[in-house]
Amino acid sequence: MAIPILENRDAIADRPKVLIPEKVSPDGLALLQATCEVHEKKGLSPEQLLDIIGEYQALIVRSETKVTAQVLVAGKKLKVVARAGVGVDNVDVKAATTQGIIVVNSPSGNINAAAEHTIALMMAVARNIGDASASIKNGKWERSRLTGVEAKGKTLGIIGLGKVGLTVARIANGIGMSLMAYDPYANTSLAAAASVTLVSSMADLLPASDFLTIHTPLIASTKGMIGAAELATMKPTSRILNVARGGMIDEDALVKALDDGTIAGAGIDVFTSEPPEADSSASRLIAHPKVVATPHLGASTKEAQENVSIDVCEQVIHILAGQLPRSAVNAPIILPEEFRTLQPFVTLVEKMGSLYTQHFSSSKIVANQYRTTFDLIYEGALASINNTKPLYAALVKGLLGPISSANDVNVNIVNAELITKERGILINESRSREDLEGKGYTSSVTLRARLTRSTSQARTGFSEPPAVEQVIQGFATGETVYISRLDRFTANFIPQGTLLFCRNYDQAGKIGFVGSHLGANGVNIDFMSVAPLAEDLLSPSEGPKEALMILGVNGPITEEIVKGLIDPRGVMEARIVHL
Ligand SMILES: NC(=O)C1=CN([C@@H]2O[C@H](COP(=O)(O)OP(=O)(O)OC[C@H]3O[C@@H](n4cnc5c(N)ncnc54)[C@H](O)[C@@H]3O)[C@@H](O)[C@H]2O)C=CC1
Ligand SMILES: O=C(O)C(=O)COP(=O)(O)O
Repeated sequence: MAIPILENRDAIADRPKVLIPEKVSPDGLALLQATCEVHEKKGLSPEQLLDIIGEYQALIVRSETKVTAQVLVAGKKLKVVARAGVGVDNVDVKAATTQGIIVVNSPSGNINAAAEHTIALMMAVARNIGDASASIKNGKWERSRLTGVEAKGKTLGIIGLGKVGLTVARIANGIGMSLMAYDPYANTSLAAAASVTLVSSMADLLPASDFLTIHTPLIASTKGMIGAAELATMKPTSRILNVARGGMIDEDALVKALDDGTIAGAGIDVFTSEPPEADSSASRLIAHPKVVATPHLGASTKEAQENVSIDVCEQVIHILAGQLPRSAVNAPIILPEEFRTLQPFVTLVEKMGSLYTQHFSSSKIVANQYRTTFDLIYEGALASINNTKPLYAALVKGLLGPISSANDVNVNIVNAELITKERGILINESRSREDLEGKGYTSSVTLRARLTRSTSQARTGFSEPPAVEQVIQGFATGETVYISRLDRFTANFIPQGTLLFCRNYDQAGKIGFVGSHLGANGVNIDFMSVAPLAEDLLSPSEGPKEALMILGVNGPITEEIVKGLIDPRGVMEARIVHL
């Protein structure tokens, strides 16, 4: 990436000011110093940060500085907040967007460091390195107490086969481990190339794992994903590693499992409170004799720090020169000049992507058995729009939103294609000149997912699953967007809020059963619509036909409540979707 030259290069007084309140490698800072005034001020209290942030055009942080809404509001001149690393959970990205401040990160500069640290912790736990080092320094010579186990020939279970997870897999493959992973959205070709067997549920992964390692973001679906119930399904000889984020593992449940001997050991780099508060679950875990703990060191190598420093400093220079950065967390998905024509369709396509991921990909058939190709088809007036980049980006954002942290949906017009390549998502865009006359709208969009057998399944030799095609269709009138087809059903609903989808036979009593079950559990129904089978799928045969019931609900709706709907008097399938 060429570095743009800032105007007034020699006018020292006009140089933008950059604040760096944490340890960031000098390699990037040297680039910044050519055009900016760089202030490194470590150890600022939150109050001190608030006091001085108003002077700065750019702020560069790692994981320790909490970039709150208050800081962003006080940062009157701020144009950019740069995170010299991956996770932006310490930055209030929503507030930054509201203030018009761009947030950038370095999505791959420290991946190798995090993966190597995971392997280091795995080996340290397997061979009791922490305990042995402390013991010998205390003058002891305890060879038999400190006998360990080998990694070779053991199964490494990986939750989250993204950038770090895959790098761990490749190294572990070299050590001679068997590799299994659970990640409903993994790139199946990359998994197969790394000799990883993908499984469709955590229940398949946990009992088989001798070592278990977690590499997902911390989001609603991963928070507390390993609790007492999950630990109970693992072997008593198994060992657990976490170099992703604290909060994915229930720290108290892990301490208990280690005490009871139902889990053999753990290697942990990240905690629910950092630095751990006294007498917290994090501090109890760190103190446990079967735990090897490190103070969030995953990214702390000379090389990774050079990479992330150069990466974000280059981006800061670009933004201060008025250009778009390469890894913006909140760059626009749509430019102001396109807003009027495209905005409703950007909303529609993002909702369609999110609906797809939540409605279809949680089903077992999708989880890793298939390779998915998406066709995004623009119909009617939309077919004559030349720049469909925002729609492409909106689809990627929608597909990934439900499996990324709210703060971490890094998709925008700059990086959408790169992300699809990285994730192995195939999207074909096409235009259809189909006449929409008489339909009541001028443009519509169809999302068709074609599922073919994945290579990883081909290698594991499972019987070949049939080809599947899934369809979502929608349109916009004014600012309002509608879904007009969902899979085999002709629908008509606004994709917004918490929706409950129930597949049932179109028979008397079904609606009553669903209504009274939800009512009894304190869930209010805002609206309900019944989607019949699409006309092209109706057969002349007698008997009840399938239908899809769509309910807009509010109130605390849990998986337990949803399961209660599946009943011979109720429905065959029920699923909650948040849009
Ligand atoms: N300890 C440290 O210093 C470091 C920690 N990290 C952390 O490591 C984590 C992973 O980073 P990357 O690999 O770069 O992210 P990534 O986005 O490349 O990969 C995450 C993977 O998790 C999968 N996933 C999402 N929800 C899931 C679920 N419910 N079940 C199973 N899989 C799920 C996604 O499909 C994706 O493949 C992040 O939380 C990051 O902040 C990263 C670098 C350094
Ligand atoms: O990049 C990440 O997500 C990390 O967790 C690294 O954090 P750090 O920059 O070492 O404070």
